[in-house]
Amino acid sequence: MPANDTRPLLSIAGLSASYGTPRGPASALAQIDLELGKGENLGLIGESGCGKSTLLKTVMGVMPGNARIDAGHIAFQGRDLVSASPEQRRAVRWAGISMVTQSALNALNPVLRVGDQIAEAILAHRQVSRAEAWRRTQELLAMVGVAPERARDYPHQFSGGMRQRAIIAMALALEPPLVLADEPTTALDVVVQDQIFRSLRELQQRLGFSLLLVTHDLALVIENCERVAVMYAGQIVETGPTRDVIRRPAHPYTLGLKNALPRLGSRDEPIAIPGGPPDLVDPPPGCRFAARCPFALPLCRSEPPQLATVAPGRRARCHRAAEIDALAPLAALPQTWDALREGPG
Ligand SMILES: Nc1ncnc2c1ncn2[C@@H]1O[C@H](COP(=O)(O)OP(=O)(O)OP(=O)(O)O)[C@@H](O)[C@H]1O
Repeated sequence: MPANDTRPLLSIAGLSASYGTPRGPASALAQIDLELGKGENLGLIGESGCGKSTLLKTVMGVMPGNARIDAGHIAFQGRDLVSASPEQRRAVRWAGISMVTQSALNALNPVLRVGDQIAEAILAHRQVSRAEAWRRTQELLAMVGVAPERARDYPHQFSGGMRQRAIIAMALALEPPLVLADEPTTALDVVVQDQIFRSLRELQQRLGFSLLLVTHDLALVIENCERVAVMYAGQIVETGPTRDVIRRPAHPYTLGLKNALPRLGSRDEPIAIPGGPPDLVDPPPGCRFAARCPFALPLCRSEPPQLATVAPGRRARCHRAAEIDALAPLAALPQTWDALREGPG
Protein backbone atom coordinates (compact mmCIF):
# COMPACT_ATOMS: atom_id res chain seq x y z
CA MET A 1 0.00 0.00 0.00
CA PRO A 2 1.56 3.37 -0.94
CA ALA A 3 2.58 5.58 1.98
CA ASN A 4 0.12 8.30 0.99
CA ASP A 5 -2.82 5.86 0.75
CA THR A 6 -5.58 7.24 2.95
CA ARG A 7 -7.88 4.21 2.64
CA PRO A 8 -8.44 2.24 5.84
CA LEU A 9 -6.26 -0.87 6.13
CA LEU A 10 -9.34 -3.01 6.62
CA SER A 11 -12.81 -2.06 5.55
CA ILE A 12 -15.69 -4.46 6.08
CA ALA A 13 -19.00 -3.51 4.48
CA GLY A 14 -22.38 -5.24 4.64
CA LEU A 15 -20.78 -8.56 5.59
CA SER A 16 -23.22 -11.37 6.34
CA ALA A 17 -22.26 -14.99 6.95
CA SER A 18 -24.04 -18.11 8.13
CA TYR A 19 -23.37 -21.62 9.38
CA GLY A 20 -25.23 -24.54 7.90
CA THR A 21 -27.03 -26.38 10.71
CA PRO A 22 -29.56 -29.25 10.69
CA ARG A 23 -32.31 -26.67 11.33
CA GLY A 24 -31.18 -24.38 8.50
CA PRO A 25 -28.63 -21.58 8.12
CA ALA A 26 -27.72 -19.76 11.34
CA SER A 27 -27.14 -16.06 10.72
CA ALA A 28 -23.84 -15.69 12.62
CA LEU A 29 -22.86 -12.35 11.04
CA ALA A 30 -25.40 -9.84 9.74
CA GLN A 31 -24.53 -6.60 7.91
CA ILE A 32 -21.18 -6.06 9.58
CA ASP A 33 -19.64 -2.65 8.84
CA LEU A 34 -16.24 -2.03 10.37
CA GLU A 35 -13.11 -0.08 9.54
CA LEU A 36 -9.61 -0.30 10.91
CA GLY A 37 -6.88 2.24 10.15
CA LYS A 38 -3.15 1.65 9.84
CA GLY A 39 -1.54 1.15 13.25
CA GLU A 40 -4.93 1.35 14.98
CA ASN A 41 -6.19 -0.98 17.71
CA LEU A 42 -9.84 -1.97 17.67
CA GLY A 43 -11.44 -4.01 20.43
CA LEU A 44 -14.36 -6.30 19.62
CA ILE A 45 -16.54 -7.15 22.61
CA GLY A 46 -19.82 -8.91 23.25
CA GLU A 47 -21.12 -11.97 25.07
CA SER A 48 -20.23 -15.54 24.19
CA GLY A 49 -21.71 -16.67 20.86
CA CYS A 50 -22.25 -13.16 19.43
CA GLY A 51 -19.96 -13.90 16.47
CA LYS A 52 -16.60 -12.39 17.43
CA SER A 53 -14.56 -15.47 16.47
CA THR A 54 -16.64 -15.96 13.35
CA LEU A 55 -15.81 -12.43 12.24
CA LEU A 56 -12.07 -12.96 12.78
CA LYS A 57 -12.12 -16.32 10.99
CA THR A 58 -13.99 -14.77 8.09
CA VAL A 59 -11.42 -11.98 7.77
CA MET A 60 -8.59 -14.51 8.06
CA GLY A 61 -10.25 -16.81 5.51
CA VAL A 62 -10.26 -19.84 7.79
CA MET A 63 -13.98 -20.47 8.18
CA PRO A 64 -15.13 -24.03 8.89
CA GLY A 65 -16.64 -26.09 6.08
CA ASN A 66 -20.26 -25.41 7.02
CA ALA A 67 -19.80 -21.63 6.98
CA ARG A 68 -20.51 -19.36 4.04
CA ILE A 69 -20.36 -15.69 3.25
CA ASP A 70 -23.82 -14.58 2.13
CA ALA A 71 -23.11 -10.94 1.26
CA GLY A 72 -20.69 -8.06 1.65
CA HIS A 73 -17.05 -7.17 1.22
CA ILE A 74 -13.84 -7.34 3.21
CA ALA A 75 -11.40 -4.87 1.67
CA PHE A 76 -7.83 -5.32 2.86
CA GLN A 77 -5.40 -2.69 1.57
CA GLY A 78 -8.12 -1.78 -0.91
CA ARG A 79 -8.55 -5.30 -2.34
CA ASP A 80 -11.66 -7.40 -1.72
CA LEU A 81 -10.96 -10.69 0.02
CA VAL A 82 -14.47 -12.10 -0.42
CA SER A 83 -14.10 -12.29 -4.20
CA ALA A 84 -10.36 -13.16 -4.10
CA SER A 85 -9.16 -16.50 -5.50
CA PRO A 86 -7.88 -19.15 -3.06
CA GLU A 87 -4.31 -18.31 -4.20
CA GLN A 88 -4.80 -14.59 -3.56
CA ARG A 89 -6.28 -15.45 -0.18
CA ARG A 90 -3.32 -17.66 0.70
CA ALA A 91 -0.89 -14.90 -0.22
CA VAL A 92 -2.59 -12.53 2.24
CA ARG A 93 -2.85 -15.08 5.08
CA TRP A 94 0.06 -14.65 7.54
CA ALA A 95 2.00 -12.22 5.33
CA GLY A 96 -0.82 -9.63 5.24
CA ILE A 97 -3.14 -10.73 8.03
CA SER A 98 -2.11 -13.05 10.84
CA MET A 99 -4.06 -14.46 13.74
CA VAL A 100 -3.32 -15.25 17.38
CA THR A 101 -5.89 -17.55 18.96
CA GLN A 102 -6.80 -18.35 22.53
CA SER A 103 -5.30 -21.78 22.69
CA ALA A 104 -1.56 -21.72 22.00
CA LEU A 105 -1.50 -25.41 22.83
CA ASN A 106 -3.67 -26.21 19.82
CA ALA A 107 -1.83 -23.78 17.56
CA LEU A 108 1.62 -25.30 18.21
CA ASN A 109 2.53 -28.74 16.92
CA PRO A 110 3.62 -30.76 19.99
CA VAL A 111 6.15 -32.91 18.09
CA LEU A 112 8.08 -30.03 16.49
CA ARG A 113 10.55 -27.70 18.19
CA VAL A 114 9.05 -24.25 18.71
CA GLY A 115 11.80 -22.55 16.70
CA ASP A 116 11.38 -24.91 13.76
CA GLN A 117 7.67 -24.07 13.60
CA ILE A 118 8.39 -20.36 13.38
CA ALA A 119 11.25 -20.89 10.89
CA GLU A 120 8.96 -23.03 8.69
CA ALA A 121 6.41 -20.24 8.59
CA ILE A 122 9.13 -17.87 7.38
CA LEU A 123 10.49 -20.35 4.82
CA ALA A 124 7.01 -21.00 3.43
CA HIS A 125 6.58 -17.34 2.48
CA ARG A 126 10.04 -15.81 2.06
CA GLN A 127 12.97 -16.64 -0.22
CA VAL A 128 15.55 -16.98 2.55
CA SER A 129 18.05 -19.65 3.60
CA ARG A 130 17.32 -21.96 6.53
CA ALA A 131 20.12 -20.25 8.49
CA GLU A 132 18.57 -16.84 7.87
CA ALA A 133 15.10 -18.12 8.88
CA TRP A 134 16.58 -19.53 12.10
CA ARG A 135 18.38 -16.26 12.86
CA ARG A 136 15.11 -14.38 12.31
CA THR A 137 13.26 -16.89 14.54
CA GLN A 138 15.64 -16.25 17.41
CA GLU A 139 15.30 -12.53 16.90
CA LEU A 140 11.49 -12.83 16.98
CA LEU A 141 11.52 -14.90 20.16
CA ALA A 142 13.76 -12.32 21.82
CA MET A 143 11.35 -9.61 20.65
CA VAL A 144 8.42 -11.27 22.42
CA GLY A 145 10.47 -11.88 25.56
CA VAL A 146 11.51 -15.54 25.14
CA ALA A 147 15.23 -16.36 25.46
CA PRO A 148 16.42 -17.18 21.91
CA GLU A 149 18.10 -20.43 22.99
CA ARG A 150 14.66 -21.76 23.93
CA ALA A 151 13.95 -22.01 20.18
CA ARG A 152 15.21 -25.61 20.40
CA ASP A 153 12.61 -26.56 23.03
CA TYR A 154 9.38 -28.43 22.35
CA PRO A 155 6.05 -26.75 23.20
CA HIS A 156 5.56 -28.86 26.36
CA GLN A 157 8.80 -27.41 27.75
CA PHE A 158 7.26 -23.92 27.57
CA SER A 159 4.96 -22.40 30.20
CA GLY A 160 1.52 -21.24 29.04
CA GLY A 161 2.71 -17.63 28.86
CA MET A 162 5.79 -18.60 26.83
CA ARG A 163 3.69 -20.63 24.42
CA GLN A 164 1.43 -17.66 23.89
CA ARG A 165 4.48 -15.46 23.29
CA ALA A 166 5.75 -18.00 20.74
CA ILE A 167 2.41 -17.83 18.95
CA ILE A 168 2.66 -14.05 18.86
CA ALA A 169 6.21 -14.37 17.45
CA MET A 170 4.83 -16.66 14.76
CA ALA A 171 2.03 -14.22 13.96
CA LEU A 172 4.57 -11.41 13.59
CA ALA A 173 7.14 -13.48 11.68
CA LEU A 174 6.23 -12.02 8.29
CA GLU A 175 5.57 -8.55 9.69
CA PRO A 176 1.91 -8.44 8.61
CA PRO A 177 0.15 -5.05 8.68
CA LEU A 178 -2.85 -6.60 10.46
CA VAL A 179 -2.90 -8.93 13.46
CA LEU A 180 -6.17 -10.54 14.59
CA ALA A 181 -6.12 -11.65 18.22
CA ASP A 182 -8.88 -13.88 19.60
CA GLU A 183 -8.81 -13.84 23.42
CA PRO A 184 -4.99 -14.06 23.21
CA THR A 185 -4.38 -14.11 26.97
CA THR A 186 -7.63 -15.48 28.41
CA ALA A 187 -6.02 -18.71 29.63
CA LEU A 188 -3.22 -16.85 31.44
CA ASP A 189 -3.01 -15.21 34.83
CA VAL A 190 -3.40 -11.45 35.05
CA VAL A 191 0.31 -10.71 35.60
CA VAL A 192 1.40 -12.69 32.54
CA GLN A 193 -1.47 -11.17 30.59
CA ASP A 194 -0.24 -7.66 31.44
CA GLN A 195 3.33 -8.54 30.45
CA ILE A 196 2.20 -9.93 27.12
CA PHE A 197 0.11 -6.88 26.33
CA ARG A 198 3.00 -4.61 27.26
CA SER A 199 5.25 -6.52 24.81
CA LEU A 200 2.53 -6.37 22.16
CA ARG A 201 2.28 -2.60 22.47
CA GLU A 202 6.08 -2.22 22.28
CA LEU A 203 6.19 -4.43 19.20
CA GLN A 204 3.42 -2.42 17.68
CA GLN A 205 5.43 0.78 18.11
CA ARG A 206 8.34 -0.87 16.26
CA LEU A 207 6.42 -2.73 13.57
CA GLY A 208 3.34 -0.52 13.15
CA PHE A 209 0.75 -3.28 12.71
CA SER A 210 -2.96 -2.80 13.39
CA LEU A 211 -4.66 -5.00 15.95
CA LEU A 212 -8.20 -6.33 15.98
CA LEU A 213 -8.63 -7.70 19.49
CA VAL A 214 -11.48 -9.97 20.49
CA THR A 215 -11.98 -10.21 24.20
CA HIS A 216 -14.68 -10.48 26.84
CA ASP A 217 -12.47 -8.35 29.09
CA LEU A 218 -13.53 -4.73 28.83
CA ALA A 219 -10.53 -3.63 30.91
CA LEU A 220 -8.16 -4.98 28.26
CA VAL A 221 -9.98 -2.99 25.60
CA ILE A 222 -9.89 0.18 27.70
CA GLU A 223 -6.12 -0.21 28.22
CA ASN A 224 -5.17 -1.27 24.72
CA CYS A 225 -7.67 -0.11 22.13
CA GLU A 226 -8.49 3.42 21.07
CA ARG A 227 -11.71 2.23 19.41
CA VAL A 228 -14.22 -0.45 20.27
CA ALA A 229 -16.99 -2.28 18.45
CA VAL A 230 -19.75 -3.93 20.48
CA MET A 231 -21.37 -7.02 18.97
CA TYR A 232 -24.70 -8.59 19.77
CA ALA A 233 -26.19 -11.67 18.05
CA GLY A 234 -24.09 -11.38 14.91
CA GLN A 235 -24.36 -7.62 14.52
CA ILE A 236 -22.30 -4.59 15.42
CA VAL A 237 -24.59 -2.60 17.70
CA GLU A 238 -22.21 0.21 18.54
CA THR A 239 -18.77 1.53 17.55
CA GLY A 240 -16.72 4.53 18.58
CA PRO A 241 -13.74 5.72 20.60
CA THR A 242 -13.41 3.34 23.56
CA ARG A 243 -13.54 6.05 26.21
CA ASP A 244 -16.68 7.65 24.79
CA VAL A 245 -18.47 4.34 24.30
CA ILE A 246 -17.75 3.22 27.86
CA ARG A 247 -18.48 6.57 29.44
CA ARG A 248 -21.63 7.30 27.45
CA PRO A 249 -22.93 4.21 25.66
CA ALA A 250 -25.26 4.91 22.73
CA HIS A 251 -26.96 1.49 22.76
CA PRO A 252 -29.03 -0.17 25.52
CA TYR A 253 -26.97 -3.38 25.16
CA THR A 254 -23.75 -1.47 25.91
CA LEU A 255 -25.50 0.11 28.91
CA GLY A 256 -26.34 -3.42 30.04
CA LEU A 257 -22.76 -4.62 29.52
CA LYS A 258 -21.52 -1.75 31.63
CA ASN A 259 -23.97 -2.65 34.40
CA ALA A 260 -22.71 -6.22 34.39
CA LEU A 261 -19.21 -5.04 35.35
CA PRO A 262 -18.32 -4.93 39.03
CA ARG A 263 -18.24 -1.22 39.85
CA LEU A 264 -15.05 0.10 41.37
CA GLY A 265 -15.64 1.77 44.73
CA SER A 266 -19.32 0.91 44.65
CA ARG A 267 -21.21 -1.46 46.88
CA ASP A 268 -23.82 -1.96 44.18
CA GLU A 269 -24.09 -5.47 42.82
CA PRO A 270 -23.45 -5.85 39.08
CA ILE A 271 -26.74 -6.08 37.16
CA ALA A 272 -26.98 -8.92 34.65
CA ILE A 273 -28.98 -8.53 31.43
CA PRO A 274 -31.88 -11.00 31.78
CA GLY A 275 -32.55 -13.60 29.11
CA GLY A 276 -30.37 -14.99 26.37
CA PRO A 277 -29.50 -14.21 22.75
CA PRO A 278 -32.02 -14.97 19.98
CA ASP A 279 -32.08 -18.11 17.85
CA LEU A 280 -29.79 -17.28 14.92
CA VAL A 281 -31.62 -19.78 12.68
CA ASP A 282 -34.77 -17.73 13.11
CA PRO A 283 -33.69 -14.26 14.23
CA PRO A 284 -36.39 -11.78 15.23
CA PRO A 285 -37.67 -9.51 12.45
CA GLY A 286 -36.84 -6.28 14.28
CA CYS A 287 -33.91 -5.42 16.53
CA ARG A 288 -32.06 -8.56 17.61
CA PHE A 289 -31.76 -7.16 21.15
CA ALA A 290 -35.44 -6.16 21.51
CA ALA A 291 -36.50 -9.15 23.64
CA ARG A 292 -33.90 -8.26 26.29
CA CYS A 293 -34.13 -4.50 26.01
CA PRO A 294 -36.04 -2.63 28.75
CA PHE A 295 -36.61 0.25 26.34
CA ALA A 296 -37.98 -1.69 23.36
CA LEU A 297 -40.96 -0.13 21.55
CA PRO A 298 -43.33 -1.94 19.17
CA LEU A 299 -41.23 -0.47 16.33
CA CYS A 300 -38.14 -2.25 17.71
CA ARG A 301 -39.89 -5.62 17.42
CA SER A 302 -40.90 -5.09 13.80
CA GLU A 303 -38.27 -2.91 12.09
CA PRO A 304 -34.55 -3.76 12.17
CA PRO A 305 -32.59 -0.64 13.11
CA GLN A 306 -29.59 0.34 10.94
CA LEU A 307 -26.10 1.12 12.20
CA ALA A 308 -26.32 4.92 12.02
CA THR A 309 -23.98 7.76 12.89
CA VAL A 310 -25.02 9.21 16.26
CA ALA A 311 -22.05 11.57 16.77
CA PRO A 312 -18.79 12.17 14.91
CA GLY A 313 -16.93 8.84 14.84
CA ARG A 314 -19.74 7.04 16.64
CA ARG A 315 -22.39 4.71 15.31
CA ALA A 316 -25.22 2.80 16.98
CA ARG A 317 -27.90 0.37 15.82
CA CYS A 318 -30.88 1.51 17.88
CA HIS A 319 -34.20 3.16 17.06
CA ARG A 320 -33.96 5.09 20.33
CA ALA A 321 -30.30 6.20 20.04
CA ALA A 322 -31.36 9.87 20.04
CA GLU A 323 -33.04 9.41 23.45
CA ILE A 324 -30.12 7.57 25.02
CA ASP A 325 -29.22 10.37 27.48
CA ALA A 326 -32.69 10.09 28.99
CA LEU A 327 -32.59 6.26 29.02
CA ALA A 328 -29.08 5.86 30.51
CA PRO A 329 -30.02 6.82 34.11
CA LEU A 330 -32.91 4.31 33.98
CA ALA A 331 -30.55 1.61 32.72
CA ALA A 332 -28.43 2.03 35.86
CA LEU A 333 -31.38 0.96 38.05
CA PRO A 334 -31.80 -2.77 38.81
CA GLN A 335 -35.60 -2.47 38.70
CA THR A 336 -35.46 -1.39 35.04
CA TRP A 337 -34.04 -4.80 34.14
CA ASP A 338 -36.08 -6.65 36.80
CA ALA A 339 -39.27 -5.57 35.02
CA LEU A 340 -37.95 -7.44 31.99
CA ARG A 341 -37.15 -10.49 34.11
CA GLU A 342 -40.78 -10.64 35.13
CA GLY A 343 -41.80 -10.74 31.49
CA PRO A 344 -43.01 -7.97 29.18
CA GLY A 345 -46.41 -6.44 29.81
N1 LIG B 1 -18.95 -24.51 13.11
C1 LIG B 1 -20.12 -24.01 13.52
N2 LIG B 1 -21.29 -24.53 13.10
C2 LIG B 1 -22.48 -24.01 13.49
N3 LIG B 1 -22.60 -22.94 14.28
C3 LIG B 1 -21.47 -22.37 14.75
C4 LIG B 1 -20.17 -22.87 14.39
N4 LIG B 1 -19.25 -22.09 15.00
C5 LIG B 1 -19.93 -21.16 15.69
N5 LIG B 1 -21.26 -21.31 15.54
C6 LIG B 1 -22.34 -20.47 16.12
O1 LIG B 1 -22.18 -19.17 15.59
C7 LIG B 1 -22.44 -18.18 16.59
C8 LIG B 1 -21.23 -17.30 16.77
O2 LIG B 1 -20.17 -18.06 17.36
P1 LIG B 1 -18.73 -17.46 17.63
O3 LIG B 1 -17.84 -18.57 18.08
O4 LIG B 1 -18.28 -16.66 16.48
O5 LIG B 1 -19.03 -16.48 18.86
P2 LIG B 1 -18.04 -15.74 19.85
O6 LIG B 1 -18.61 -14.39 20.07
O7 LIG B 1 -16.65 -15.81 19.33
O8 LIG B 1 -18.17 -16.61 21.17
P3 LIG B 1 -17.07 -16.94 22.30
O9 LIG B 1 -16.83 -15.64 23.02
O10 LIG B 1 -17.76 -17.96 23.15
O11 LIG B 1 -15.87 -17.47 21.58
C9 LIG B 1 -22.86 -18.96 17.83
O12 LIG B 1 -24.25 -19.04 17.84
C10 LIG B 1 -22.24 -20.33 17.62
O13 LIG B 1 -22.98 -21.32 18.27
